[in-house]
Amino acid sequence: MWSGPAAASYTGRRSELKRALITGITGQDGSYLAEFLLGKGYRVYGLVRRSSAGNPERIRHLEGQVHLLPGDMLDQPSLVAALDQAEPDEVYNLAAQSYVGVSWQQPLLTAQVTGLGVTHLLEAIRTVNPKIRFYQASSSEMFGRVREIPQNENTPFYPRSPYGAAKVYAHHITVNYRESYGLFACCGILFNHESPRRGLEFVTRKVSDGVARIKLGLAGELRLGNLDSRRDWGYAGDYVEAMWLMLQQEEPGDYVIATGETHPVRELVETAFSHAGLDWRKYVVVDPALYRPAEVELLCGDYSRARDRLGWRPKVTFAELVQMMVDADLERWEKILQPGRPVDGDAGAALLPPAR
Ligand SMILES: Nc1nc2c(ncn2[C@@H]2O[C@H](COP(=O)(O)OP(=O)(O)O[C@H]3O[C@H](CO)[C@@H](O)[C@H](O)[C@@H]3O)[C@@H](O)[C@H]2O)c(=O)[nH]1
Repeated sequence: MWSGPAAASYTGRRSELKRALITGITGQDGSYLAEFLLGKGYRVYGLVRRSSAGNPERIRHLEGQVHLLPGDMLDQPSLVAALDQAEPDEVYNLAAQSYVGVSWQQPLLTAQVTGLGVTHLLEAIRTVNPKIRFYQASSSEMFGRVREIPQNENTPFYPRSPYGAAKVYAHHITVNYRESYGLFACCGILFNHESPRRGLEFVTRKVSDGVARIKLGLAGELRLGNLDSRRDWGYAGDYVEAMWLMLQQEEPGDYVIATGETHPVRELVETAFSHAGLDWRKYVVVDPALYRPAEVELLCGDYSRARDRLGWRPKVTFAELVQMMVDADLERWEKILQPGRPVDGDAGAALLPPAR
């Protein structure tokens, strides 16, 4: 196991702790990473868009511990200002339009934020302080139509969505800035990673939330798309440690972070329903409208480079992950249903057509 600095690591600054800036801090990964870095003694800054400032649920419990700065991946001056203010040693870019299904509906926004936004940030780092260590959230969606199983850092990319294409651009531009300017820039090619903090639109959380609502009599069915696609699902809490480890190495590099197991969506569904004592066949409706225009059929990651060089390995198993998510959603709905508490439905989302 790699033994990096266990607790707070000091920089050249007088009596100051290491500092990190996280973009996308209000998302699932941002919230886990912020907790992780605080635990290591970092001073943690988060870049927040005006619109997500109104959605701080995942980091509400860290209020007073993380320092939020206004900014937007599309607005380079705001990135420069955030870097000037935070003076980070490390920047973790977790900001993105991260929902694959939506990327067909908003292909240009996805390209701008998920793709070009990374160049804005790299340019800002290059001009403000090229010594900053940079982590880019690359994605297994870049592999797309895979021709090799499992996929590793040398597997060719063949993206199957506007999101995947934007991530390929972001990955290559990060590698290019490392090679052109000598930036300490790393790409973590993360396979699907989930948790009770996952957004409700992603399939794991849609399923765990659906199971909880059916179990508690709040819903009678769950509509899903393609049950045959296979994913390599890990626990987000495990994966943020790998992000940090990448930036503690002597040399920058790119790493696949995965579990090495692949499961069909159907197995996810079966596992989640049976954990709640339900037969999924009675409740799941396959809706062709939820199929994607192009699908990534199979993802399975080979994380041996991360294991050998970073000493990283996943801890939570697939079954433990699914059970953790179902239990968390059952608990959440039971709390919501307590007498006297209004049900906090998402009225805005209900007006939109179902997401695929
Ligand atoms: N979201 C969703 N997916 C469904 C549904 N029914 C079937 N699926 C299938 O479930 C699979 C997983 O979909 P998502 O959970 O939306 O995740 P993703 O497309 O694999 O993308 C996630 O993982 C990437 C890493 O590989 C991330 O980069 C990306 O941001 C996202 O987190 C896809 O094959 C999708 O077609 C449904 O109702 N909703």
